[in-house]
Amino acid sequence: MNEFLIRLANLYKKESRLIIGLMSGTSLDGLDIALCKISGSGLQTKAEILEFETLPYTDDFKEDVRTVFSRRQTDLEKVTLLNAKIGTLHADQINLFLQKHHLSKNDIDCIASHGQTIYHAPKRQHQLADYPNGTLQIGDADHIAVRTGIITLSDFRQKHIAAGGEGAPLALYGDYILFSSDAENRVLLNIGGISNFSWLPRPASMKPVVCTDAGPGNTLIDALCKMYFHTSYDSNGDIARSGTVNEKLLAKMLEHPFFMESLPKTTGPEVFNLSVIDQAFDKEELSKISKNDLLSTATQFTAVATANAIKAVAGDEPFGLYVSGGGANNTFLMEKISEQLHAEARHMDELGVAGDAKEALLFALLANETICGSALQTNAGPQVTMGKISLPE
Ligand SMILES: Nc1ncnc2c1ncn2[C@@H]1O[C@H](COP(=O)(O)OP(=O)(O)OP(=O)(O)O)[C@@H](O)[C@H]1O
Ligand SMILES: CC(=O)N[C@H]1[C@@H]2OC[C@@H](O2)[C@@H](O)[C@@H]1O[C@H](C)C(=O)O
Repeated sequence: MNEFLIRLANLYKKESRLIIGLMSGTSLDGLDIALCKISGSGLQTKAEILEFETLPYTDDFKEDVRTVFSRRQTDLEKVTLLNAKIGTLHADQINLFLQKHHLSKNDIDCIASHGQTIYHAPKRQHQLADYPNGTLQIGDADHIAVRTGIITLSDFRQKHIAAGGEGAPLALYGDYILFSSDAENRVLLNIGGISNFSWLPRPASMKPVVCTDAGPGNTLIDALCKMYFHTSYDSNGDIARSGTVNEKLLAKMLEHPFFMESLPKTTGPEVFNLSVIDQAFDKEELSKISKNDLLSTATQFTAVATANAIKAVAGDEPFGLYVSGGGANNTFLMEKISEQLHAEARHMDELGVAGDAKEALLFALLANETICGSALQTNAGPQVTMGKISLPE
């Protein structure tokens, strides 16, 4: 019998498992690699991040991926080639990571690979009656398994869709396991390219957990930075802080149909890109707004949209607000979100998990559930095991 099948079948018996979680998000900034030590499963899960790194992508690689990323029309040959190329690149980065940390492939129980989302199309968005929710992550895991010699789980989102979800946000499961608290209601907010949050009411309240995308995270901010300021992001929010919000443009942007949809819901850069600004104001009106004011308005747009979605779920209940993702470093954005919610935005690190590593950890947790044969029991979202399994041989 294939030795990896035997190993896979026995993994659930181990006291703890070493799982490498991989996340490559919508900001396309790099590959997050988290080496996680996980024991137990379900609500008995204990997880620790032993090592974490973000390996930045080269500019050439980013440009290459952008030729297909969130584009309705694209070169299908490029998609096909990138599927294999991203798989091999991620595998090579894991091999380097292992070397650097003096680990061998035999030390690792499995890899949990998110892949690179290149298109996200929930039904609400595509509105084609005969088609289901759809999402596509590439970076084939057979390449990862074969090149690293490690069992690899991947493509977690399809099962979620098959079981009635939109394929996202999957943060629900990990957030619920790790961060539910008897002491306080919690909002776990992640601000990457897109912002999403989990509402975790105190279990004693018996209220349902909710996990949803809120709308834009850094997508518009980053796009404006690239277009007008020759930088890939607004470090600490300094540029936005130097401008003034254009209230009329902001109000128009907030009329976007996504905000009228009921929760939970998902979105992506297919929707939240610079077209949101172009649709809100015509060229002449836009030409009167300074670049700094435009960035300030886009930052406030992110803050208000995110806060509105949280308010819609939390109502008048008090809660602890814990923020992760690259946007947590944008101090101006954090101030604006705190202002909107009348709640202090704390860094997720306060809960003992490095915020930058959270999403990579989430996928390691999903793989751990699948290996242990359990489907997470939350009171929201499909309750299914997720992830396809690739064997090295
Ligand atoms: N010091 C900083 N100041 C301001 N913004 C920052 C800073 N560091 C990172 N960011 C922002 O965070 C973004 C990256 O965030 P992150 O890595 O969480 O996104 P992602 O995982 O790719 O996205 P998603 O969660 O939507 O898939 C950058 O593109 C940038 O906009
Ligand atoms: C389709 C897709 O890749 N969605 C991402 C994206 O990035 C943030 C937000 O949009 C979230 O819904 C999701 O990722 C996180 C990890 C999730 O599934 O929870």
